[in-house]
Amino acid sequence: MPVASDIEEPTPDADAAGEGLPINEVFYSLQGEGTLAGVPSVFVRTSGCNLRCWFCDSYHTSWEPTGAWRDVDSLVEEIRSHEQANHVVLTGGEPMIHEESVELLERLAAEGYHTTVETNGTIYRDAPIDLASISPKLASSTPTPERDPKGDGEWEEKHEQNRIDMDALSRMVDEYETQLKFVVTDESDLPEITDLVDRVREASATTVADDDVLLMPEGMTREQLDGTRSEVAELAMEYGYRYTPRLHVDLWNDAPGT
Ligand SMILES: C[S@@+](CC[C@H](N)C(=O)[O-])C[C@H]1O[C@@H](n2cnc3c(N)ncnc32)[C@H](O)[C@@H]1O
Ligand SMILES: Nc1nc2[nH]cc(C(=O)O)c2c(=O)[nH]1
Ligand code: SF4
Ligand SMILES: [Mg+2]
Repeated sequence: MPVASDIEEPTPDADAAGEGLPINEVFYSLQGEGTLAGVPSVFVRTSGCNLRCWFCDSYHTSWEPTGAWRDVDSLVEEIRSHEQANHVVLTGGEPMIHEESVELLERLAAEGYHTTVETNGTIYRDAPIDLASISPKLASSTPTPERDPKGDGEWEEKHEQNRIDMDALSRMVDEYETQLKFVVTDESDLPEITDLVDRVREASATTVADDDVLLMPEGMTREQLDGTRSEVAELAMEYGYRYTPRLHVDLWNDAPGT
């Protein structure tokens, strides 16, 4: 499984890498996805990713990583300023490419916060995580030349090679309370999902219940979700998996900081 030394991903201003974490945004919202949908939460979005999904709704953390280096103290202080929140969601980009994510999670655990980490499941780190919200990436996420939002498919091979790491994925499932949250583009994704869930079950010592498997419609705007959510809801019923809305998109569309 990848370890920190294998990770040579660009972060914003990689040459000027500073102390702490490259942060794209910090905001207070309702958790929009998964089993905790609706829970008031502070979101900390790191910049930089080891994958490049063509549909990434956080373009400025993956395809064009931007942000500012922030030390953990200042992040904790800003999180505390949202006095109503007991939940913190660490997301990205891919938060697990950054070693300092562990320190942030340790500080938050010490202060009694519930922490969710939104991750693509390719990098395991030992950290106090209350919910590992893993979104393994399917073949339909690969940035082929026709779907590449930026170039001409330069990331296709690397994305395809790195999108599943069964050791990292099964270790995460064994060590943390997890949900497996798949972005579904259409019904052709389902055979790959059932196969992947079977492989995770074989590789891990933990029971993965069908309702820990979540189908989430692809779409970063309400209009795009209008084209996917009904079909994905029907697929969840057909396969016995859980459906998750994208509540934040339903409520606020693609407004920044939501
Ligand atoms: C931007 S990612 C950051 C965390 C991590 N890199 C990951 O992919 O899980 C946050 C969540 O948004 C999902 N996501 C990204 N773009 C999406 C889209 N166009 N439609 C639906 N979900 C999307 C990801 O699968 C993930 O569950
Ligand atoms: N409200 C809201 N809920 C979310 N859950 C996961 C998100 C993410 O981008 O990781 C997200 C997000 O961007 N906004
Ligand atoms: S893994 Fe997550 S952050 Fe990275 S490109 Fe895919 S959706 Fe975006
Ligand atoms: Mg999001």
